[in-house]
Amino acid sequence: MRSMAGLRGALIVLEGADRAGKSTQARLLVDTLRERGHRAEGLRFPERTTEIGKLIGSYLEKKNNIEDHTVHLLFSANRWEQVPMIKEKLASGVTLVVDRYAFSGVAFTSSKENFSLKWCKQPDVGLPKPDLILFLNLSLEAAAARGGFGNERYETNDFQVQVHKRYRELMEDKSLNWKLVDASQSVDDVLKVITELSEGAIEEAKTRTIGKLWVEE
Ligand SMILES: Nc1ncnc2c1ncn2[C@@H]1O[C@H](COP(=O)(O)OP(=O)(O)OP(=O)(O)O)[C@@H](O)[C@H]1O
Ligand SMILES: Cc1cn([C@H]2C[C@H](O)[C@@H](COP(=O)(O)O)O2)c(=O)[nH]c1=O
Repeated sequence: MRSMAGLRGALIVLEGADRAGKSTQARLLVDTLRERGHRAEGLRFPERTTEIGKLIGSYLEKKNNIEDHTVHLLFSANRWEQVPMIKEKLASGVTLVVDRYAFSGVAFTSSKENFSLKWCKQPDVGLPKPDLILFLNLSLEAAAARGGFGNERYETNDFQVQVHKRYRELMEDKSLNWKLVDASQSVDDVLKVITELSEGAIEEAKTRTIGKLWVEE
């Protein structure tokens, strides 16, 4: 996809286990990039306001139960429904900072029994490929010290241990631009690191077309 002005924005994703600081950093990164003159906007998944997103929201709040394969496909559909908007924004030169993406989908579902990484990736194959994936790395102990888990589904120690392992496997994919960030630093120090990495990705994105996730180029 070529941008209308010839210069597209970058797709920057924040990933990591619960309490790693993704939402805090996503918000601050958008503000900082704007202060530095970039056009930047935030986005988060699940996007709980759409019809599909409302179903997912109730599921996470344990107000309904949805069969495991089905909910995995709903999380993916919740991303696909935003793809026209994502492509439009990137093409018009806006950088998108995304709080969770397909990697959360795969890491969380494949932490359930009898779900392979391969099966979990399939519904998201072909999504816009991120220019940069910032993995906020924090131990479970440090995450617990930030207030512990809430009451949503998946917020248990054993499940999060499994999620960490799955992320590690996903990060072995060298066709993606993963950057491991030490999330145990202060909010300001993490922000400094990710701002620098993001500005690099924004520069590189200007000269490249957007790729397709998990599709060989
Ligand atoms: N670098 C940091 N040092 C200390 N506390 C932090 C840091 N970053 C975020 N926090 C605090 O940790 C808590 C979780 O932060 P945040 O909601 O940004 O994480 P998250 O990764 O989006 O979490 P979740 O995935 O569970 O929604 C908040 O109380 C936040 O203020
Ligand atoms: C995108 C996505 C998310 N999840 C899980 C991960 C978290 O437990 C929740 C979202 O919580 P947040 O506080 O709103 O970040 O949903 C998932 O299982 N599959 C996905 O695709």
